[in-house]
Amino acid sequence: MQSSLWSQIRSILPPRLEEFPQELGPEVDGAIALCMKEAAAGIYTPDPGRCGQLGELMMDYSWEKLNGCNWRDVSRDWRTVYSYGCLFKVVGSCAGLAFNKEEALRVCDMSLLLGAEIINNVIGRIIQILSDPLSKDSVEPPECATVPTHERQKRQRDTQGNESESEPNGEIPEVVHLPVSLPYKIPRPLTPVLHVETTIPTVRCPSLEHFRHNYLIPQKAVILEGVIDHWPCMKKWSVEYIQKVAGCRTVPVELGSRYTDAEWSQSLMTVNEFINNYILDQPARRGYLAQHQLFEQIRELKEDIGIPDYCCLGEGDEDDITINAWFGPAGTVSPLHQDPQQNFLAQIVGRKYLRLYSVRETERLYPFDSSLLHNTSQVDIENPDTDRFPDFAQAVYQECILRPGQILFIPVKWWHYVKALDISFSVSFWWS
Ligand SMILES: O=C(O)CCC(=O)C(=O)O
Ligand SMILES: [Fe+2]
Repeated sequence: MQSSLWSQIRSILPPRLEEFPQELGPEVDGAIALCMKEAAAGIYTPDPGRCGQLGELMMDYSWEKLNGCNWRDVSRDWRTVYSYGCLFKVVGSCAGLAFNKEEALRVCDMSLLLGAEIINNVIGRIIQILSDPLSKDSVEPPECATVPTHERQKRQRDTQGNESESEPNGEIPEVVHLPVSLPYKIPRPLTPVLHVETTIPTVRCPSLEHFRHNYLIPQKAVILEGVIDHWPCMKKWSVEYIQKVAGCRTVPVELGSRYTDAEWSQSLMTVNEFINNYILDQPARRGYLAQHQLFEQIRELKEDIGIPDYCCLGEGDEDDITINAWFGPAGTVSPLHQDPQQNFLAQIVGRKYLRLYSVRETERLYPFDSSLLHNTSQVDIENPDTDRFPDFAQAVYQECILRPGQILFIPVKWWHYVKALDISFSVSFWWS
């Protein structure tokens, strides 16, 4: 038995069986509810090993429910079962001789990605224990906690477009600020040439009032400079650093050139697998750790970023801001789409090309009809089909190459197309 680890985990569980939650919700079958009761009781016996088998059974059974329908229709009750299954599996494994900390972390991440919160974020707290470098049983080098996937991922689980996959434009022999000391193997997209008339303006450290008056109220796009230079990520983040801090954590990765492609899919893998197979290696399919609330999952990374002061101009609380990570190789593409909140897209590593269309141009951008993709344009802006989308050429746009240290303000519902020109890490802040 991993006694020190077990005693730490035991200390964050309810102290007595009577205090352990017993209800799983009305949708859950009686047999699974019994399983839950038996597993919970096991925790309070001298040998909690049996919890592991029961937990695995609960995970397997609820897995079918989680994957049997559209994600948005999955019941919270079954997500709760899945999380209890994960909890029992981890608890049981702590009692076993063949305890594997990476596997326990993987199970915890699965709970955070697919399950529901249970017992006051007990899974997040177990991750902290497992990740504590001072913990006697800890492995090198992992870290800590998560939250569910977002709309882009959920909507894509059930929707596939029908365009074929297209590769980026080619290579340019240009020196870039690479965050890794490895030969650059991934084909680089061409750096677009921007026109003065369409280039998004840049302002340096505007006052809150200046930003509010000139950009927020009139809803105008702008690049802000000098406002995130002091964030630790600006100096610290590199591929090696992300590997060190987050390597063994499980994350969702989008596979395929763009989410409107037929071949597009998603996969869960560790950050190490993602980096080795999709960033450092040259894969047949592009991988993108996109729109993931990584900072809810990995506390150490959250300490490296801040929240742009200008978010206080919104009506919501700081807790209402959705912070997403976007980490991938050169050439990742987010097709032209709009989001329902204001956005500060902060560029930390590498460069990105962005094309923006105001919400007034919506009719010329031909959004998909389906409710799942209504916020996505049917037009491939790098290769527009002028027969199908004749008015697209008249749509007025602005564009920029966003560089490390810059933040782009994308007004609510403004259409944006994003292509990474280098290995890139961006952080978006959706706020209202
Ligand atoms: O960086 C990207 O690929 C897309 C970012 C985006 O769409 C957003 O922040 O809303
Ligand atoms: Fe977006």
